Amino acid sequence: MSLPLFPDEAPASADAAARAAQLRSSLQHHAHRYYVRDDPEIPDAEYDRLFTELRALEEAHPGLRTPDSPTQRVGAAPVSELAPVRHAVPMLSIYTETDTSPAGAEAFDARVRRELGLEASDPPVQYAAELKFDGLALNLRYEHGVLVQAATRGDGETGEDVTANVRTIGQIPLRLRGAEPSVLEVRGEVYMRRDAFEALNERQRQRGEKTFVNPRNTAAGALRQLDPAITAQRPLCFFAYGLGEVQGWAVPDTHANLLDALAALGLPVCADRTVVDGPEGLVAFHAAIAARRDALPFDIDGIVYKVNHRDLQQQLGFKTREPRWAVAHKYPAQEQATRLNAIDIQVGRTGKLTPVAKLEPVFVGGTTVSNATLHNAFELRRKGVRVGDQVIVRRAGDVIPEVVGRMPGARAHYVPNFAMPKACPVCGSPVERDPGSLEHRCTGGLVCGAQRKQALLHFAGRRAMDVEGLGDKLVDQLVDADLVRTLPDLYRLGFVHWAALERMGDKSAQKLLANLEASKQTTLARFLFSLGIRHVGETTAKDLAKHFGQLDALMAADEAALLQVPDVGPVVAHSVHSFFANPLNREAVEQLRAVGIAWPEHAGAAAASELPQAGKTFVLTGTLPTLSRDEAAALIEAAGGKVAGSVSKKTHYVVAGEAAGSKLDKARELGVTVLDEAGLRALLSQD
Ligand SMILES: NC(=O)c1ccc[n+]([C@@H]2O[C@H](COP(=O)([O-])OP(=O)(O)OC[C@H]3O[C@@H](n4cnc5c(N)ncnc54)[C@H](O)[C@@H]3O)[C@@H](O)[C@H]2O)c1
Ligand SMILES: [Zn+2]
Repeated sequence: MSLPLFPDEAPASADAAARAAQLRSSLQHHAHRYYVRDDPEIPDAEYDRLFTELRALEEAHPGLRTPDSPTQRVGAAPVSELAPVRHAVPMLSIYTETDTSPAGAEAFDARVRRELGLEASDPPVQYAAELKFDGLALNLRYEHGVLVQAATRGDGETGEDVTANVRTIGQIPLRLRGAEPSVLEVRGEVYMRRDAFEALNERQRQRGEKTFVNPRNTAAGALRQLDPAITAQRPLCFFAYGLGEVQGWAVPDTHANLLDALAALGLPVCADRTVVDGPEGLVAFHAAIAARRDALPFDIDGIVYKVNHRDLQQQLGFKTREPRWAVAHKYPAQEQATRLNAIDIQVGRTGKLTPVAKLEPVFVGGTTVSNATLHNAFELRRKGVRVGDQVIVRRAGDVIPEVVGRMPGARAHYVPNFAMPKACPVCGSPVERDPGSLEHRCTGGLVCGAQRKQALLHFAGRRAMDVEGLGDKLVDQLVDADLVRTLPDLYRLGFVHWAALERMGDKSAQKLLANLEASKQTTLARFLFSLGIRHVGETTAKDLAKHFGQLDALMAADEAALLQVPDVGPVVAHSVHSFFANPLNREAVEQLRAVGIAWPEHAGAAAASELPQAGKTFVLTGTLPTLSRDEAAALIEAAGGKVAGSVSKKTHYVVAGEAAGSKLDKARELGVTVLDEAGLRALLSQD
């Protein structure tokens, strides 16, 4: 242990020394994960708690302070393959005000006034306030107006050369507008907008690939790539907020004027900023931005207050790690750690099953969160999250809170991996997953309470049963009041029920009843479409109706029989089959028929499979003596056969007439039976 710096200071207890050492080593580990690997293991709020504890410990016992303490240093020395850049003017951090209440601004003002030696009677100090963007610091070096180098902050003394990557960021000018100072270093923050981040993660999710934790680390990772082509694929943005080395340029007298000047040079500067006199204005700005924080298109973690006048800034000067004239006044963190108590399944309007984390309530992003999405079973597994774990919850903007990972540390006991249920927790129908899809869904479309509103709206739609006047508002009321549980219930409601609904007069109730009555006369295709069977759109419904002709025949079909329908592939066949295999769905269909829904039925093309030439393929070539090509084709089709355009191994017969060409040669080559017109007639007259 080092000797106390101040002889009259009480020596720190062994406990305090051990704790300080522990905090230092833990903070060093996490700083490396965060600054060097862009892959933190713990939320910032957790890091800040450890940091604040160490800072307080060192303030109480200055003897515990070591030069390599994280409280004395900025960031971390880069160890990447990017070339090192020595900063002409060090890139510092900002002191974070521990008091997150509005009083934080007053504490800063009091400190500034004290350090400037101001009396209570002196006028208020002027401050510039701006957003604290949650990205990473960047130094842009312009020489004679041209961007010559871009560097990260690194440990403040030495950063990394990211010039090639920065050139791909459209917002950063390669040449300044209207000025060519010999050296102008502009400092600012590189960040990723929230919508771009969400879109990137959604793409990763669709592909079943690892998702990114937050925009800040994604931006940092993207900027520090060795291959600028990768950076170019990540939409990065930039806001300027300060200066590094300057030669040959008159630095404006206030911070606010500096920002205006940077904007005039063509650099992006955030419009949300203000200049105020005294701490009250800072408090008001902090509150006004807090109210808009969720609506901003990018993450911020607080507000930065800066003494506005440059001469006062110079008078205040710097500490080891930060200027004395600026402070960060933070907002509640957007990521927090908490315990995962259970995993529930939520069934959405479209039948999608989403695992939802039931959390020990935690204050994050400004509200108390006790539920957060885990997206899907695959993502859950990849994140390695299990019940009982300490997990990291993120809530930023209007995006629903999500679990982004688990905290480091081993589990005390074995906990099994979460498994998706086999039956829907709402209706008990089987749960399925389409091949190639990452989503589990409930197959009980018609009978699933969670999907009821969606199913009703679809059923009543213009292209389905076409029940005029049955829209969103009515469906909400019907389902919320539990008047309609299944589709047939819709036809069982009487005048009194309809007339009692909100915004329904007697007249409209009568009209709706008449519309329901009229909807009963329909076609099989419309009826099939209205059932909302997954993957059965209007066209497929028509194909199915045409092929089977009768609903009973369709309901009895197995997947092989369904595959016979033109344009029906395995996914549709499977979906139709499992829909009708569900007894609850069959029951609903029976009841719909029982309330009087009807359509004309016919024998259906499927009946053709009983015909003698079913499954046989014919190719016609040349001119037949008496039959035209169409007549011959009609005869073949009437017998259940199919006419194809070209000869292949799958062709059963080639019917050849006068002047038959290459098709006949091909038939001989493949050994396909060749018939003349007489042979065809003889074949078709058999049965
Ligand atoms: N999760 C982890 O494991 C972990 C590890 C290390 C650090 N961290 C986080 O990183 C931060 C550490 O502090 P720090 O010193 O690196 O940065 P900081 O965020 O506390 O403050 C300094 C930085 O603020 C930025 N900034 C944004 N807007 C600004 C503006 N308008 N004016 C001036 N500067 C502005 C600059 O990049 C500057 O470098 C904390 O939030 C901490 O939680 C997290
Ligand atoms: Zn269900």
